[in-house]
Amino acid sequence: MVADKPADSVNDKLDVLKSTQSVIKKALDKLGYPGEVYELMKEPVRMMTVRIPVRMDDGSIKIFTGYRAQHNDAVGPTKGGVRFHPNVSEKEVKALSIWMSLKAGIVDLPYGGGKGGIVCDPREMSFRELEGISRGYVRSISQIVGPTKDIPAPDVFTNSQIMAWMMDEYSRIDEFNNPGFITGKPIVLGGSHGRESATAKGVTICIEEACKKKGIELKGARVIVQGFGNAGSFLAKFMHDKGAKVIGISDAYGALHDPDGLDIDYLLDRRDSFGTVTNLFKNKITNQELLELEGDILVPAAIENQITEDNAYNIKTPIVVEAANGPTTLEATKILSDRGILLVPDVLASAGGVTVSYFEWVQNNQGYYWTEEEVEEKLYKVMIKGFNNVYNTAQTRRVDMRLAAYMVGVRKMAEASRFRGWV
Ligand SMILES: NC(=O)C1=CN([C@@H]2O[C@H](COP(=O)(O)OP(=O)(O)OC[C@H]3O[C@@H](n4cnc5c(N)ncnc54)[C@H](O)[C@@H]3O)[C@@H](O)[C@H]2O)C=CC1
Ligand SMILES: O=C(O)CCC(=O)C(=O)O
Repeated sequence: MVADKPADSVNDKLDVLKSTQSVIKKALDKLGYPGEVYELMKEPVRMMTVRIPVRMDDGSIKIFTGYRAQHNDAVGPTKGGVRFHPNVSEKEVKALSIWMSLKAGIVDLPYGGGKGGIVCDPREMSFRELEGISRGYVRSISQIVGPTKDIPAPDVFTNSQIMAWMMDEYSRIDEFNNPGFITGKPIVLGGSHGRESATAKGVTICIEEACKKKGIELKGARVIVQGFGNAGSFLAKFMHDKGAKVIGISDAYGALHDPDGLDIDYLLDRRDSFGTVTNLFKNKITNQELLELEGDILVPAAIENQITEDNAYNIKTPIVVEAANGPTTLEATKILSDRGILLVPDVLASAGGVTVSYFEWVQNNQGYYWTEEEVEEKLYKVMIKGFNNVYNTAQTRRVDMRLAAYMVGVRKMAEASRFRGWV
């Protein structure tokens, strides 16, 4: 029995749903909510598993598994991205939907959290097959989604083209042109200016604020970014344009390092639509080596469980800002906090994406569209307010930034659930 224990506890530490539940519990306890509020919030209120048949290019039919989780719809419709990735699982989608609820609470949007995913590898699928799986997913979940129920958006390995197919499929089912069904669309289909770069813009604002708190000048600071997709590549560009030195970037196949600063414009020009660029270079380091580089700001912008208790002592930057969802385990969060590293958690740092998605939905609903400057100005105000709320909560309640973010994030949803008489 004793021999089994370490293996279980290792798995538990990487179980994103379990670890999220444990922080939600702590946050609700700190805020004084009774146990039934946690019972409601520890799982999504609705979870749908679907099987999606797709005719492949070779004529065969392949069945894919997909999920849509709706965490809590007390505040308003649920909202969150759809991920296409071979490692998508029911537990991951549930955790991602909880994180969306927390983000909506932190930046005060009239939403609860939702999230979806399909177990597939879009890097190995043709354009035609991708269209088939995207449309099939929408047909399968159409009864529980919609502009006033649950509004999808892009996430890992999905993009504006996939959102366009999904919107078109929903509009056919609904017999109505319905741009507010989904966000992250191409501009010509009702997408918002600034959505594509919104996640990275929000992360940039958090980095600027974190630098002020740590007394670090962003100009000239050494920045390391893991992941070179939507979040990571725009972020590298914004950092470069602000005069920081981006000394490391990575994708799923390796990492590039140059202590004098990488040529970000060149890398952006050469990356493919899945955020892959390191395959063009011979001189590479690993993703683990990248995370342990000497620098000032580290931004994990790829996948979960990258900073764990195995490497947290080796992180050499005074600031870590999580653009990805769930990149740091709870044990690593404690190690980083104890070491005095300022960790800006995912549910705050990456909330710029859903904020501009909300702006897109508002513009679709009113049929009146804003300029990029208007979007940026509004995003800035929302992110600064969210950052200050979380930072001040961490200071006054003497808790780490992650627990503070959860405390800020759960409150509105808990209150709304109580007013509705659910708990
Ligand atoms: N796109 C968005 O608006 C938002 C994204 N996020 C989060 O940001 C993270 C990245 O998402 P996107 O940039 O949208 O995805 P993306 O699909 O555009 O890019 C993903 C990047 O991560 C890399 N990657 C994949 N597996 C990896 C691995 N095992 N090790 C290292 N790198 C790996 C890919 O090569 C690619 O460069 C995810 O955690 C996502 O949930 C959070 C908020 C909003
Ligand atoms: O834009 C959205 O609605 C959701 C973005 C998302 O999936 C995320 O923040 O993780």
